[in-house]
Amino acid sequence: MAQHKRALISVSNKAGIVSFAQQLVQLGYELISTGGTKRTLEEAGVPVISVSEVTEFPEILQGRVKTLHPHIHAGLLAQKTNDDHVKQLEDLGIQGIDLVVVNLYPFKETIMKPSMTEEEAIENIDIGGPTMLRAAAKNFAHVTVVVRPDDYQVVISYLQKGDIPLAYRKQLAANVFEHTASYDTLIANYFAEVVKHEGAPDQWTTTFEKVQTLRYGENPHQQAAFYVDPLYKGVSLANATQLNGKELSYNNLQDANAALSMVLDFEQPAAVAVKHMNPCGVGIGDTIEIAYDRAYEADSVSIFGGIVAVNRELDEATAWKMKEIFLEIIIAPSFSQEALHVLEEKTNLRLLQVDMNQDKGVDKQLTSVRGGLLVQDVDQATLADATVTVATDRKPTEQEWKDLQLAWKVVKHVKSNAIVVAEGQQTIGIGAGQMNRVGAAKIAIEQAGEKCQGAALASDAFFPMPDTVEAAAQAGVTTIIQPGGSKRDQESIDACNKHGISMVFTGVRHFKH
Ligand SMILES: NC(=O)c1ncn([C@@H]2O[C@H](COP(=O)(O)O)[C@@H](O)[C@H]2O)c1NC=O
Repeated sequence: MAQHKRALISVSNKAGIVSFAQQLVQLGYELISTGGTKRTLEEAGVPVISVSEVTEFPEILQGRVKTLHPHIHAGLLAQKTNDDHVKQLEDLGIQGIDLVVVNLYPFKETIMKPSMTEEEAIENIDIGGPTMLRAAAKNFAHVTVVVRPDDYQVVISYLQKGDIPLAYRKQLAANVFEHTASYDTLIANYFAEVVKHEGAPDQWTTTFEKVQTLRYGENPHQQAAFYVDPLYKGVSLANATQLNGKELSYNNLQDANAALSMVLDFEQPAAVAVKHMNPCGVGIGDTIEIAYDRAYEADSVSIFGGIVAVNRELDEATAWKMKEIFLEIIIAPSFSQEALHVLEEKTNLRLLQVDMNQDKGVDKQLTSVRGGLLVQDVDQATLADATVTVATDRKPTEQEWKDLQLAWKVVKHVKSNAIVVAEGQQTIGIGAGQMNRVGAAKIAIEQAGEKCQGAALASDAFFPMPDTVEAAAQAGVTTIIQPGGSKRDQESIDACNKHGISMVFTGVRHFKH
């Protein structure tokens, strides 16, 4: 007598399962199921038999063992075209399984809950589910395996037409291995966090989930997408609410991330304008309007087409000023109703509301290299971590010290070799990404022009020779901050003393390549 085709269904996410199961029954399938899934199907009037009936073994250990049985796994792994396999199943009275529908215990959702206990996390590590999924996926030539509820309808459509093509079964198997690898990665990362791995792990396992397919990458001929770390709970563009404007592009996301990272470094009201991943103007002040005025004045040419981030609510007065120029994106923790009203008229302008009260830290920075990955701690060093010493005869004045602090905060975010000149709580010149330090200094100084008189200069790394001090002195800079540590530091110190410049060493380098 010909046997019914058999489908095993065991799902935690029960969305769509009743309708899928009903259609399988109409197509002549016999359903077998685990406890909760069976109850759901029975309540909906779908005929189903329990896995325990098939295995003649009860579900035990509070569900830790339900489907882990040779009667299930032989049914999943047998090759239907292999006479030996077929005979062994017959001899042992095991029926083959044709279709497997499994999704896993919600491990990610569990560990994301603020009140989660370790016991809950452990109990949500699915063992039987991945075992079935992997067995069926390995045997895709003979078994169809469905892990994503989104695929139910396509599977039914194929079955209604006759059978499921091998190529699609292979695709479903690929989905499974992708899913179980990602699931295990979350578990591995959870444990790494719990046991606090010291140093670099031997394998870097990571998983990211796609939030957006981008129109293109850095250039129109490059494909791109935006993925996020599903466990990251800190401040991120991934959690931003877009209140206005066109879809974000790859370059927008990079620049917005740079602006956001920078503005988070300031406690006082701050405005940061970014172009091509570098700041072009940064201002701080008692209000966001003053901070923005300063960021704008810092470089009123480069800000055109730029991205501005502020770290306080954006008010109406500042919104009017921002509206006057072409900006790609404005990022703020919130927008007043009036500010929103003003800016919404520019339909293309992206407005991103980002909750800046969450954890500001990002631990690791990943950079791809050909065929590999570089992993490092994010540069989170601040002046509080630095050993600040005055290397010159003269100490910075109180005003100079304020500008030095601003310049030092900004220079960390500028591509190396980087020089930042600041005065009056705003940047006035930024030299970014030059192949020699004095070249970066010359660019910054030239941009600052007359304003260099009495200004502060920050350098992301030490001066290999006194030429930058000489250029700064000629322009009127009166105070400098840099890591120190060059063999020829003394020459730079002597040059400062000669010109009456105060110079501070931090002992901390801020290279950014
Ligand atoms: N232990 C087992 O043998 C086992 N077999 C299937 N599961 C999981 O149990 C869940 C379904 O359970 P229920 O049908 O009781 O609601 C599915 O997410 C499935 O992946 C198991 N649970 C976890 O390991």
